[in-house]
Amino acid sequence: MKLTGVELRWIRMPLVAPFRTSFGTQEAREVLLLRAVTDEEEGWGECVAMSDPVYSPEYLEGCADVLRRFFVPTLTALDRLDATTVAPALRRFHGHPMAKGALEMAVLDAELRARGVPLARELGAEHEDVPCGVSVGIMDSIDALLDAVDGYLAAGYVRIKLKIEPGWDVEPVRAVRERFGDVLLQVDANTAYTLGDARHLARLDPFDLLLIEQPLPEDDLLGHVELAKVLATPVCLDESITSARSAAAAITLGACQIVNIKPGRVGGYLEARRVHDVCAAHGVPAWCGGMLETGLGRAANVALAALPGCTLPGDTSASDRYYSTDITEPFVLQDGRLPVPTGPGLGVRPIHHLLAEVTTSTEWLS
Ligand SMILES: CSCC[C@@H](NC(=O)CCC(=O)O)C(=O)O
Ligand SMILES: [Mg+2]
Repeated sequence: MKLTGVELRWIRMPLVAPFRTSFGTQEAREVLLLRAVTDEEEGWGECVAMSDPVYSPEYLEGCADVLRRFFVPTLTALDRLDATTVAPALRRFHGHPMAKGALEMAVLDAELRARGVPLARELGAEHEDVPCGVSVGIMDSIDALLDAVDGYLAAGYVRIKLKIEPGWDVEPVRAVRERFGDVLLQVDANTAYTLGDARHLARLDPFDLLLIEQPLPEDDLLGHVELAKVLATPVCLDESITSARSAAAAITLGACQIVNIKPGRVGGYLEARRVHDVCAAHGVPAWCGGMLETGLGRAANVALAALPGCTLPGDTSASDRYYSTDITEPFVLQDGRLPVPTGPGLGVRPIHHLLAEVTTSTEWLS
């Protein structure tokens, strides 16, 4: 294929309810979408960077800038490309995995549409639907938390993930355990603790959690190694895992026993597949994480979650977990599961008038 150019499209999606984590509260999701135009097909990519660099160093306008000045011109200068040539072509540029991943995703969608191949098949998915977990934010009260969890369980979610931070950890977990019994339950700290909190975090051990996600800063691998020695609860890494190589290092060091795979964080779906393969080779359970994606990224994440090594329910929630109206056909939970898209490429496309309603600006890059 020949890449003619890329349309950047900024959209703003109001959340159905504020989503609070240890690094802040979101009321709406600003999203940067990419539409890759090639001589054969068009493809869509979703950049999962947040508006501010509070989850990882990337942020929306930084992604737009690096795409505008470096990444898109590098690819449009190529006579031919396909998805597997994107990462090598951009390798001389350090970092920016979310911007790179969004561009690769758009090229991959165009390529697979031209070939008539679903993303799930390209990645090696083995399931036609996937069990879905849900991420539950930090709430103003235990009662509010229990109401939220009750609603998600009633909706069919098979696993509950609670966001935690110092001052909101043991008590919410205890309350959910006491109210809802042996529901599959895990927590996510988004780097909010230090190794000095080890004894406090060990107070979560009696609650039989599936995992504790990213308790320490993303660059503190050795801290996670020491923490994993004193916790009974398995340690799962998210922000620390930036590539297949970093997954291999974290696993080999003993910094994690489970891996949250997020395609945007590792530079795209092809690298996410390699992270999956590293985990499978080490016998380490993996699951697909989420970044509040629209139906475009959600479609791709559900395909990833259908890989054989994704043995734990992912943060692949229904569209209405975050949005009253998605920009694609909504993903609707069926008995706690989502169907893997079967159409070519992502298998979904934005619905024009819905996309127009949330679009705040567009820019053509070539
Ligand atoms: C704004 S929070 C985004 C990162 C967070 N993601 C989730 O909690 C799941 C979000 C989702 O359901 O898409 C994580 O650290 O795992
Ligand atoms: Mg996380």
